[in-house]
Amino acid sequence: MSLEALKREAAAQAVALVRPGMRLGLGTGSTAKHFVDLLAERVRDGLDVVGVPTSEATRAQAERLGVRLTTLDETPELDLTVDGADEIDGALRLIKGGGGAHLREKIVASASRRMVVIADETKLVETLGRFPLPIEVVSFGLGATRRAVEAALAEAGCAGTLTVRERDGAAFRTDSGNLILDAALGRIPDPERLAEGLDRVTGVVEHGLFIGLATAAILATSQGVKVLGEP
Ligand SMILES: O=C[C@H](O)[C@H](O)[C@H](O)COP(=O)(O)O
Repeated sequence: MSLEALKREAAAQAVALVRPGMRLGLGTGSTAKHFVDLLAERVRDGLDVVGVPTSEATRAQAERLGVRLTTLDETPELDLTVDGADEIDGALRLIKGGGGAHLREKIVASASRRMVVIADETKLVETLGRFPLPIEVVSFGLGATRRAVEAALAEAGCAGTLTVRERDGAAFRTDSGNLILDAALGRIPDPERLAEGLDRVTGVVEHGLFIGLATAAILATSQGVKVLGEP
């Protein structure tokens, strides 16, 4: 099975969790895109749900496919968020933000009773950190914020380099207009400690460590679907 087929399989399993009337968080990325596609098929068949998109890309996709949307201002509590991840460990801790959407994704997941992660098997790791950790920062004071982030990394026992994310030769801007520092760390020995340290840095808007948010992960493998937690 191709990676794309595995992602679609995980998405299909998550769509089966959706019940009429649910208020959904709609994730971002190539795996979440399959979920929105498959959800839209059920909506066309008469399923009544409403969704909060976690990015402008997901908003555009959902609108195009006719999935009814709302905001967290109108609907501050959600039943279920389904989203992808860049890495998942056995304790359901995640790295997210490969597409730069982790700020809105974290807000939406935090407003949701359940967060189910969908992914292909390559995303499951023993130790988080092989995927560079995205850290969203405001552009004002970048040099000083960067130094404070470096200190937080060192305090949490992490070593590595920070790179300002670029796209098409220019600094990448998130949907909220901020920059991303990608921290190539190799391994994160204590994700909780690192998350707490980064939370304390003024200038950091949000980092891609999701801890205590995912309630389950649906991982599609070539041997079938593996579920972590309670979907
Ligand atoms: O910012 C992007 C999101 O956190 C994505 O959910 C994450 O990068 C996984 O994306 P994909 O399903 O494309 O691997």
